[in-house]
Formats: sequence, structure tokens, C-alpha cells
Amino acid sequence: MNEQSVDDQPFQGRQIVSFVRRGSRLVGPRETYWQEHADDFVIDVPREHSSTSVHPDFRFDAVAEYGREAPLTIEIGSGLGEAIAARAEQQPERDFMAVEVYVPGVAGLLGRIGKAGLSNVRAVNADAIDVLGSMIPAGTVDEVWTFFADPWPKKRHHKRRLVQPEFAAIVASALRPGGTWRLATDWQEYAEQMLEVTDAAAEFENPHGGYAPRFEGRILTSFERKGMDAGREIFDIEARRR
Ligand SMILES: C[S@@+](CC[C@H](N)C(=O)[O-])C[C@H]1O[C@@H](n2cnc3c(N)ncnc32)[C@H](O)[C@@H]1O
Repeated sequence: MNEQSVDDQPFQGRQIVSFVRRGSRLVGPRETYWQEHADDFVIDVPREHSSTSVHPDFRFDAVAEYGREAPLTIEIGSGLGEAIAARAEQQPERDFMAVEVYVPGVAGLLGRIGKAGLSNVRAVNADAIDVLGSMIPAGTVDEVWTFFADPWPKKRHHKRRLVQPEFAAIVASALRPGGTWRLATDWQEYAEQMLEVTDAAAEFENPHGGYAPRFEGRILTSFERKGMDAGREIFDIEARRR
């Protein structure tokens, strides 16, 4: 795959554009993982305006995709897929969907799926806002994870942060009543924003009244390890859909 053209940048007409287009070229083992597993595990979504969009008419059919009815966890920005692959292996009775705009990240997850022989994970190479906003039928998701979302530390970039009121509304619409949105970050000031956003959203309640204990289902990823090595504290947040 080649670098994307300027015409293929994330759609700028919307409120939140949380990522910049990075190279989608696959080399070495990731190219092999893609060739071997993409047909089986990457959901082939129709696009609209760019290669990370999802056509607004497309609806996901979980039973058709996974071949059963099971609680569904969706990870937003799954990176190299470390967390979701580990949890999917621990919980074969549940289904998992990794949403990631970065193609080499999706390929990394495919490698883990192949090695562990997982059948309960799928990947979507698309913008989470389209996936949760239109592709996923409302009220059908059991858990949404947003772990170590890009903190966009410069003030002028804060508008790119994923966790904002508009995004909370999109997550709320995808979750079933009683479903859980789990967040984690190593960026204190973004953690405070996450808490403010989830507290302000009428659709959510906070079962811990503040930060949550570390989610026991979240393994230590290389990304989290980097934050810890830099001396940063890790914050977990849990918001329950009313
Ligand atoms: C800092 S990384 C963290 C990766 C992983 N969650 C972890 O803990 O190792 C954030 C990831 O979110 C992805 N991302 C950012 N905005 C996104 C969006 N709107 N939809 C899907 N993925 C997104 C980025 O490409 C990146 O891989």
C-alpha cells in the first residue's frame, strides 16, 4: 500500500479529527500478517469520502460476522492490538472489535490473532467516529475501550482530542443500557478532561465517583510502559451507560 494522497486526508468538515494520516505501507512480518489474515478478520467496510471513512448507510451485523450472539467489546484506537488480543484470548465467550486508523497497527493485531488462533476478534480500519456513530447499531455494545488516546499536548491541538462531549454522545449511543466505557491515560491533564466530559454527559454515571481502580482486564502495553518509564501516573476512568 502507498502513502495516502492529500485528497484522502481525514474528513475536515467534522468536529473532531483526532488523527493525522500516517503511512499505510506494510513491510516485513506485518505485510505477511495482512496477506494471511486480512480477508478473515478485517471487516471490509464501504467508504464515503476517504479511506478511513465508513459509508453512513453501512450497518454492522454482529451475529452474521461472529456467527453467534455474544457481548461485544469495541476498542477505539487499538494501536498494535496488544490489549484487545490478550483480553480476547482470556475471554473466548465474548466478541471483540478493534477500531484503528493506522494500517500497520491493524496488521500487528492480525499477527496476534493468527499466533493465538483467535476467532472472536475483528478489526476495522476506520475512524472510530464513523464506526460508533453510524456503522454500529445503537444500544448494542457491552463495552467501549479508549486506552491511551493521543493526548495532543499542545493547547492549539486540544481540539483534536477524541474525548470531548460530541464523542461521549457517540459512545453513549453505541452502548447498551448498563454498558461500560473504560478509559485510561498517562496524561494527567487529559485524564481530568476525560473525567469532566464523562461526568457532564447525562447518559453516563461514574460508579467510582472519580478515578477507577486499574481495569484488571487491561494488560500493560508497550505504550503504557513508556509512560510509566517516563515517570507518569496512569489514570483509569469507568463510565456506566444509564
Ligand atoms: C497513543 S496510541 C495508543 C494505542 C493503544 N490503545 C495502546 O494503549 O497501546 C492511540 C491510537 O489511536 C489511534 N486513533 C486516533 N484517533 C483515532 C480514530 N478517530 N479512530 C480510530 N483510531 C484512532 C491512533 O492511530 C493510535 O494508534
